[in-house]
Amino acid sequence: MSVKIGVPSKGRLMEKTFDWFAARGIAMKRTGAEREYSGAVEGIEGVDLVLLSASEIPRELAAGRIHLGVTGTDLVREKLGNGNDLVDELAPMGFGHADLIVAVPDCWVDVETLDDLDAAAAAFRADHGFRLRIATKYHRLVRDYLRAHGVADYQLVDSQGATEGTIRNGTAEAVADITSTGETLRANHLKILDGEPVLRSQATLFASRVAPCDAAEAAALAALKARLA
Ligand SMILES: Nc1ncnc2c1ncn2[C@@H]1O[C@H](COP(=O)(O)OP(=O)(O)OP(=O)(O)O)[C@@H](O)[C@H]1O
Ligand SMILES: O=P(O)(O)OC[C@H]1O[C@H](OP(=O)(O)OP(=O)(O)O)[C@H](O)[C@@H]1O
Repeated sequence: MSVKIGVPSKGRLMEKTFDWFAARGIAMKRTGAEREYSGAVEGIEGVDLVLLSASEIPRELAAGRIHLGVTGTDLVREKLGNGNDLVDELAPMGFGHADLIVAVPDCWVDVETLDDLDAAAAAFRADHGFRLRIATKYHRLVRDYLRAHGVADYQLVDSQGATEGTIRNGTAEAVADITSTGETLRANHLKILDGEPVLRSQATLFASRVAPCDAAEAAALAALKARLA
């Protein structure tokens, strides 16, 4: 059998991942038809490419169905938890940088910090009879962060995309999402709360601690790790 390496199947992370491996003498490419999710690895023996959604790579690593995987640290920490014992971080890859932040409407002039948000959330509940809604797909990370900063009177509402639009749509009062250039926040008249972000993320090469390895796979994995060191 072969070592399986999971790589994002499209977009910014896929191209930069291919470039990162190419710079280390390992050629990855998509094969087959344009929309076909098949790929190949050249330049090293016994390694198979598995093209996956970036958000599914943590689960595949944790299930031991892939030996290595490239995805954002945000997705691994959200899906597997901080300090989990299912994966090792082998190498930060220097791209895919994004901060997970909490943002509120620009026009909330009295809300600049998490303490302000806590006060606004208590006032919101008293006024409206329900808790201030924060839209996010990062439930675990945002809940832990807000708890650690003493923000209590809120509820998370799930948003799997176009999160910055939820306020205009009337389904949330605040958002917690990834930002890199800040353009999406600006375009939607949102401001980031002061202080450290929930998380600073970048694309990272992870290794599964639980993927079974026969002798051939162990040798291929050792050769691959040596090449990447
Ligand atoms: N604007 C951005 N700039 C840089 N990195 C980003 C940005 N948005 C998301 N990312 C990062 O890209 C990674 C993949 O996120 P994304 O949400 O696009 O994946 P996904 O939901 O798995 O995509 P799909 O399921 O459509 O394949 C995450 O680690 C995230 O931090
Ligand atoms: O700070 P910026 O450079 O503007 O990037 C931030 C945006 O990028 C991501 O969305 P994506 O493009 O993946 O679409 P999505 O909203 O459907 O997840 C993220 O969820 C933000 O919406």
